[in-house]
Amino acid sequence: MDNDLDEKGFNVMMKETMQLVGAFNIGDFIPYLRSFDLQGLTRRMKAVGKIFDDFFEKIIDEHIQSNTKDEKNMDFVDVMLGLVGTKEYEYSIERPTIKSIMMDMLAASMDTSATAIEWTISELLKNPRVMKKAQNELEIVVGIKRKVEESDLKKLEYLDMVIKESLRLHPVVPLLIPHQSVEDCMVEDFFIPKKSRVLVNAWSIMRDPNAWTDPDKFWPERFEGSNINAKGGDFQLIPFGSGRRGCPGMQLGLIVIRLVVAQLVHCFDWKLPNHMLPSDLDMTEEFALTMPRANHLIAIPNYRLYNDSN
Ligand code: HEM
Repeated sequence: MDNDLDEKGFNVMMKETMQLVGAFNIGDFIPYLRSFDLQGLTRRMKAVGKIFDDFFEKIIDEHIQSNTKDEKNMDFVDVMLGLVGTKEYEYSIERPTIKSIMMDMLAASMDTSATAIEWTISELLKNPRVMKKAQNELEIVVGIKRKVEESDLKKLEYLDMVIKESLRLHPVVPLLIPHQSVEDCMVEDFFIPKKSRVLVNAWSIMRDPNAWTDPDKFWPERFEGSNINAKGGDFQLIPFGSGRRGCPGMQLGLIVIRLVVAQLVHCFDWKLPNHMLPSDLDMTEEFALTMPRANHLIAIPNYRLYNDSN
């Protein structure tokens, strides 16, 4: 349940986490100020850390008590618990490892995918022409008598372009995750000393007018006949980062976004509330480690698939 994590609810806690992780912390840059915690960030981080830790402890305890052995009914936590103490891997899996992976699954996987889906639907509502074209493609590929399934995704080329375009304009992790150079190196004319903290501004790269025509325009057709994909090999489109520390959940993330967006636009026609015009839809971003909408999207669905009562 939403309030199992904390009475404030899952979303509020996740937002607080993303803001804290993305905040500019003076102590990171002037280390002797760190212990004073002038901005109160460490205090807030410890409080959030404890809430998540208690929650994960409770989940692990519940799983140990239920002691599921039947493979069919085992969930993610059961599988990880089954690996505790085994010598199957070169590294050992213990309770803190399980808690960290659970945190990854909540923050790195669920929140990111949900943010990307909300931005894509927002862009589709703001651009009714694109929405119609995506719905037409779904009607041709899937029809209106059944729901779209994962196996349909590879045939939905326009949808793929829509999602690439949405990730380009609204990168979920706008500055990626801070990296650190392991050795001295040169990048073009710049000398980067060993142990420098490197921030990659993916947001600005993906709106760079030298790389993109009309960079601020939502225009999925720009990918027509182009080989550019979002998987890290084309540096002008890096919503998942690139290289060894690029996002390991990219494939899962892409499938989830494609499938959920496809189902939402295939099953429903959408309109904005209070006769709002698409051009009036507020697209303000909120900056933290991730970049969600400042205000959640509110839209009204109307079921559009065929059913017997139609
Ligand atoms: C829309 C979905 C997603 C987006 C846009 C996204 C984006 C990113 C980005 C930009 C990074 C940083 C890469 C870098 O700094 O070079 C990252 C890292 C990471 N992502 Fe994702 N991600 C998504 C979904 C997922 C999913 C589904 C999972 C797990 C199942 C996941 C797990 C991770 C992890 C563990 C890291 C840290 C990797 C490391 O530090 O080596 N992500 N993600």
